[in-house]
Amino acid sequence: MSQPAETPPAPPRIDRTAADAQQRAAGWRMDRLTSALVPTMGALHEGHLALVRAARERADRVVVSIFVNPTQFAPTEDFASYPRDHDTDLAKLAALGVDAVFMPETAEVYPPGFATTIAVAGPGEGLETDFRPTHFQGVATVVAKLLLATQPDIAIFGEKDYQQLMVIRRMVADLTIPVRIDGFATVRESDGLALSSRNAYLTPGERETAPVLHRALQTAAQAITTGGNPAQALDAARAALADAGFVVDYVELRNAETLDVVTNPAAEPLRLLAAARLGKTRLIDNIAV
Ligand SMILES: Nc1ncnc2c1ncn2[C@@H]1O[C@H](COP(=O)(O)OP(=O)(O)OP(=O)(O)O)[C@@H](O)[C@H]1O
Ligand SMILES: CC(C)(CO)[C@@H](O)C(=O)[O-]
Ligand code: BAL
Repeated sequence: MSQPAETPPAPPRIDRTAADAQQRAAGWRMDRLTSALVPTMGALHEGHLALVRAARERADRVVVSIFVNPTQFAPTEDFASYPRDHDTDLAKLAALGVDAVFMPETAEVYPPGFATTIAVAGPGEGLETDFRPTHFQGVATVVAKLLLATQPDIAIFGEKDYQQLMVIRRMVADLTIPVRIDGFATVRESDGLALSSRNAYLTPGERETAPVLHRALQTAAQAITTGGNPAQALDAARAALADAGFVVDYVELRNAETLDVVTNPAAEPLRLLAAARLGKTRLIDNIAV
């Protein structure tokens, strides 16, 4: 006998204004339902979908935000060409049973006269900031706005953007925003390349080279954990990347919790972080040591 067809999940509710998202959040609160937010810039891939599945397990309701945030891009960066495919994104989210999507226009997030910026020092200094000086100000400001609009109990961020995760944790603690921030392990291709919307920019030849970034970090981590000199391990990773054709922005060893420069590698939690460019594509990656 044939099984009755499963009813597909209802399409998510779409909110385009903060007021609508806040009204939806108030309804869930009245019904004593917890919610988890997954903030994204769209062009959704399996990394994002893993975050959404984790959100599903951790709360009664799941909300995803899709907003390509202009203030985190420098004028020379790829804001205009950043991949956008809302129909495909919404179909993927509907298939996962996402309850609500917050998809504001730029003018809703940044109305005329907008004049507030959140700047996070500490983990927001150095590494990415040396190459994208205003990036985390844009990220922190928009994430604060996304949290205020969607009002989740939990927000989930990928460890692929490790410094971003630390910046958000710091901001939420400092501003006493009532939300739990969860990190989620980096989802990788079978050859180790971290999934990223920007991987779509890689030419076939660059795509073959790209996993060298993760391999260089693994080799350096292995050298450090087996008692090798950290400075030499970092130099070797930089050289391996340059040999493969990358232009290296940084390969650094940092305290995994504060992102401070490491003073006592034997006694601190360690994280290796790197950013490097292949042609016009800038890749970032990081691993625990
Ligand atoms: N491979 C991945 N594994 C785990 N989380 C990820 C991965 N890629 C992205 N994320 C997370 O998804 C969220 C949204 O990221 P975003 O929309 O910027 O995607 P992205 O692929 O990182 O894009 P970009 O190419 O701009 O870095 C962030 O919390 C990010 O860390
Ligand atoms: C957190 C975020 C959605 C803020 O625009 C973005 O930086 C991202 O996608 O990682
Ligand atoms: N995933 C971080 C978004 C950015 O690079 O702007």
